[in-house]
Parts: sequence; structure tokens; C-alpha cells
Amino acid sequence: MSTSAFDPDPDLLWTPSNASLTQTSFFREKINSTYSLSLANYEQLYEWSISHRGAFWSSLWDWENVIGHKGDHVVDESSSPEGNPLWFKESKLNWAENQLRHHEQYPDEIAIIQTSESTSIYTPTTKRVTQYELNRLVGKVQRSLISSGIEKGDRIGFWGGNVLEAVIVLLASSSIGAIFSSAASDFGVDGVKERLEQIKPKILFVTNGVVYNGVIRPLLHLLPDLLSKLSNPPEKLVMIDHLPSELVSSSISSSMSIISKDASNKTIGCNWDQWIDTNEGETVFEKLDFNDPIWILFSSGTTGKPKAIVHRQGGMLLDSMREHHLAGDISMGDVFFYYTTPGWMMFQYLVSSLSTGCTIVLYEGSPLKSPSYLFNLVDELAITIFGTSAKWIEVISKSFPDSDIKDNHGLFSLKQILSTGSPLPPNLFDFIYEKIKKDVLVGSITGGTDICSVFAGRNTSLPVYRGEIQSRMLGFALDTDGPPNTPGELICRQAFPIEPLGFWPLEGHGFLPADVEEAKKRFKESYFKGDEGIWYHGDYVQITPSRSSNSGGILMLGRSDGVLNPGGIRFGPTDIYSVLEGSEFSELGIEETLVVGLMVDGGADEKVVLFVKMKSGRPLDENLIKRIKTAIRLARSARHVPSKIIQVSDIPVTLTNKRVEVPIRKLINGAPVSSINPATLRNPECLEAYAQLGEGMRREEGICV
Ligand SMILES: CC(=O)CC(=O)O
Repeated sequence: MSTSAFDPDPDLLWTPSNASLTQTSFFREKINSTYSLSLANYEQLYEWSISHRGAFWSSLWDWENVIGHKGDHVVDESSSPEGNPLWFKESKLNWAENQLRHHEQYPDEIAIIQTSESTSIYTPTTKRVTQYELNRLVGKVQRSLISSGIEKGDRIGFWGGNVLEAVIVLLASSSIGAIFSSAASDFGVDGVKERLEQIKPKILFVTNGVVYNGVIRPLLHLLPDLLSKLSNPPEKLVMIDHLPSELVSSSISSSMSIISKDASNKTIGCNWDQWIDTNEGETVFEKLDFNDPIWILFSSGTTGKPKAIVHRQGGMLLDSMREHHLAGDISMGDVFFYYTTPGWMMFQYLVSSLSTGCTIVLYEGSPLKSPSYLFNLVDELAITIFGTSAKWIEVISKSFPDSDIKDNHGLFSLKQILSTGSPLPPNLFDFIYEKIKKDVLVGSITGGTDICSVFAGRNTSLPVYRGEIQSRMLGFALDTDGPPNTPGELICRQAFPIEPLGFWPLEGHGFLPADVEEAKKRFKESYFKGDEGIWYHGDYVQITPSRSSNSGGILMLGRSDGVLNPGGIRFGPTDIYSVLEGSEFSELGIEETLVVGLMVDGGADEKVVLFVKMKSGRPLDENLIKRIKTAIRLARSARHVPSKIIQVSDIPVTLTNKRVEVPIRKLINGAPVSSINPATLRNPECLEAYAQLGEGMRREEGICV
């Protein structure tokens, strides 16, 4: 693969050196020969995949050699997303069996590398687990789950670090048809409680602690509080010694006594090593329906309790193969790292790549222990696919303003850099190509918790253009709700197999009918509008005109509920963020910004309000305000220039570190702080200040307060 020196398009940053040797091209040839077609490029393949969905998803099943029984049925082609049809109704498969499918043929290949942050008093060893060993461990955990009384449809909870045991429990859970759900070690007790209370797991796994940024953070001492807050605590608690017990021993002993006290009523605690089956045996896989639930993810909606999104076994399997193997060309020999925690869907995204035969890297710790920390890891582990967040790339770009990362790190193995979490602005594409590596595919990917996959993203068969997501993914009828070539909300017009089954509780799991009905209503309100039946994804985007037959790239402009509309000009918050996130404003002291609309004229119009968090000790003075306004006017337009630019001490972010416009827009327009669910935010203590600022602004505007 190489950069193209001759293409006149100034936005072209990278071109695959041999697009015809990618999985996407091979698959297109296969489709052409099977259906006697002559699809000539990605654009034509994409159009075919959405106009022949049954044939596409069925061919994908065959192409990926899914282990299972396919049957004849694929989907009712006339069904809408709101109809949420069953897919592959006659099929039987198991997600975990497919993830572990290389253990017999390639027992010695490394499936997982586990690495963790060290402290001055503790240096963890890097663990390498072979395909054989992983399958064996999953078998042991599977048998222990069964002995613990876990059956198909029961929920299994996990709270803790990004560790090997989390992956093993996830695989073992799917192997018997149980439903997995996890929370990250940095979620507070209330955040975990809100999740577990909704799904009522029978068993909970907890790591004893993690190291983050040099600090030991024990978890077990929080368990008594958590258990006492649950109306229906898990019957069993399994504690995983991720850290040596002497580093967290005081917290263990205090929590164990309280767990034992609870044990007479409810929860019985034990240690992973005591719990896990000591016998050897076969790992068996329950043949499940394509539409059986596999895991529950939580979306960080900021009002009400988090939405408990239930995904399906078959959809998660088939689409992850499309994503990692077909679109990403990941295969055995690749080493795939994604910086994530078990509290983010990128954990499932990463684990789901095991089916390709690649090695996945689990890293537990801070991604910013030093700016070069993860680049060293790339060299040390020969990582080929490196995934991170746009925020991390931004921070790194500010930490290395003058030095070339490529001069200090080999990065020879690196083929792809993936980014998600928030839009990757054009200047960060430039940063990667100039400072990190020239010959690398930069895959900005977007999808999220709602689909636990990617709607648009990395595509090894297509070029990379500055600021653009490469392509819409095969099989998804994606569009915007506006006229062509204008920004609009991202929609999916046709039913798709990774549509969630619904919000928990689903019918048939012993929950109150009223709760099931409420979950159904909330699901409908979350993704559908009017009676069109199409899926509204909640992202504000623009599909660009097709270049190099990519069928159009995607520009991410923000969340659709954060769209601004001053004087009838609609634009996304990203239009402002991308101007202010370069190194120029970082050097001037800007740390973070948030932009929202203040309703004026009785709601008929709005004014753009920009909140700015400054680096410690740096003021937001008149000079800087002037520079901000000028930069926005020059880069965007006079209509984009904020009416008010206000310094704040903190910008609210979700538990997965995404900044949130919606609650702040509500607060400054008069909603009470109590209307925002604090457990969904990492720093809810900052909300009160926004409510007060809103009150002041409304007074200034002559709006009744
Ligand atoms: C793939 C994604 O979209 C991940 C996220 O931002 O949550």
C-alpha cells in the first residue's frame, strides 16, 4: 500500500497499493460469478448489497464460512427497521464457537496478549494465550457457569478492567446462550448499580482493582455499597485477582466480611481460582438462534436511566466478520489493538475480531501514561491495526507539537490506525500522515452502542480523503434525511441484522409486562419518527459526492440532537470544535470546548453559546475571544460565530468520555439540574454552574427565569 504522488485531488491522503487484492474485491468477484453480474467497483457492490439484502447477507455467511446451519430464510426484504424483522429464522449458530474456530487447526497461534500498566512497586507480566489455551479456559468457565446454575437467557455481569478474564467470561457466556453485560473499572457505584438493577444478573464478576496512571485503584471495597443498593443482588460474586492481592488486601478483607454477611441472605462471594473448574473437558457450544440475545450494552443517554440495548448473536457474528475480515482485511498474523474498556462497545468490537484468527491485545491502564506509551507498545508487540479515539489523537497531537513520532518509533508493523468516539477532524488526519506514519490507512469509524458495530468506516479497498470516513458499509441502506449533498440526520432505510432486539427487559425473561411495554415504547421513541419506519441513528452527517467509486464518504458533523440552528442555518457542533481543536488554540490555553444553542424569540431562533475550559492558570481574555471569533468566521461563516463565549471550569462528559451537548442545552434553557441523570456523567458536579450561567444568559436576553 502506498500514498499516491500523482493524484490531483488535494484531499487524497492514501491509496491502497493493490485494491484488487483486498477481501472486498475478491468478494465482489465472487458475487459477480455467483449471480452472473459485472459489478465493477465498490460503489456498484454497495448499491447491489442494499438492493439485494437477502443475497448479500447470505453470500456473506458463505464467504466467511460461518460455523452453523444457515437455512433458506434470510429476511423479509420489504421489512422496515421499525418492523425489526427476524433474520435467518431457520439458522443455528454460536458466536463464541465462531470466535474460537481456529483452536484446532492453529492451537499454538496467539489469540490474546494481555498487557497492563505498571507502577513503581509492581510490574505486571505480559501474558500470551494461545488459541488452544483460550478454548480450554472458556470450557472451564463454561462448566463453572453451568455448575453455578447459569442457564440460557440468564444475565452475567462483569465490572472491572480490560482483562483476559473479561474476554473468557464473554465467550463462555455466549457458549451457553447467557447474556453478558459489563461495566468499566472507572464507573462509580451508582453507574454500575443503574445497569445491574435493570438487568438483574445472576452472577457478577469483579476484578480486584486496576492500575491507572500510576495509581492503584482497588474495586472490591466498593462491593458492599453496590450490593446493598441492588434490589435483587446477584446470587454469586466471583472476584478476579488482576492485581497481586497484597496490593489491594486491606480492601479485600473489609469487603469480604460484608459480602459474607450478605451471603446468609443472598450473594455468595468466592475467588476466580476457587470457582473455576479444575477438570479438563470439551468446550461445548449451544446451537442458538440468530436472533437470540448475546449481550446488553448501555447507552449514556443523560436523562432517565441508561438504555439497556440488547444485541443478537447472529447479527453480532455476521457483521463483525463483515467489518473485520471483509472491510478490514484482518486475518491470522495480524495483531489488533483497540484502546477500550469493558464499559464501551469497542470491547466487543475488539473481541469479535478473534474469528479472523488475529491476535487481540488487551491493555489495562492509562493510554496517556506518557505520550509515547502506546507507540512503544506498537513496536514491542508488532501491532498491525491500532485503534484509538479521536480525543486521544488530539491529545497526542498537542503533546508532540514539534517532534515527529515517526522519527522516534519504528511503527513498521502498523497498517491501519482506527479512530472513533467523536469525529476525526481534517487537521488530525494531517497530523497522523505527517507525524506518525505516511503509509497507513486512517480509518475513522462510526456506529456505536446502538448497533454495536460500524455503519461507516475503514475500507481497505478504497482511498482515504482528508476529514472523511471512507465509505458506507456493505448491506446498510444509509442515507441522510435531507436533500442529497446537504447535511442531515443519518438514517437507515431498510431493516438490518445488527438492529438491536430492543431494550431490556425483552419479553419472556420473567420481568413485569409493564416494564417490557415501557422498554418497547422507549426503544421506538429512541430510533423512529412518525410512521416512516426508518432508523434514525442520531448522528448529523453529510454524505459527500462519490470519489474513486467509494459511493460517497461521510463527514461527521455532531450528534443530531446537538445540531445548532441560528437564523435558520443548521450546522453541527463539530463545525466549531474542528476550528478550535488545532495546536494554535491549544497553545493559547484552550483545553476543551462545548457549543450549544440558547433559545430566543420564544423558541423561534437560537443563539450559539460557546463554553471554553482553559488550561490551568490561563485566562480567556478579550484578545482570545476575538481570535476565536475571527477563526470561526474565516473557517466557517459569520453565522457560525458564537454570540456568547464563556469560560467554564469543566466540560461535562459521559462515562465513556464523550462530551455532551444535550443536557447543557437543556440546562441553559431552563431545565432543572434534577432532570439530568448524574450517574451517566463522569463529572456531574459541573452541571450546577451551567444552570446558573443559563439563568444569567436568559436574564440578559430578557427571557423569564
Ligand atoms: C464505532 C463507534 O461509533 C464507537 C463510539 O463512538 O461509541
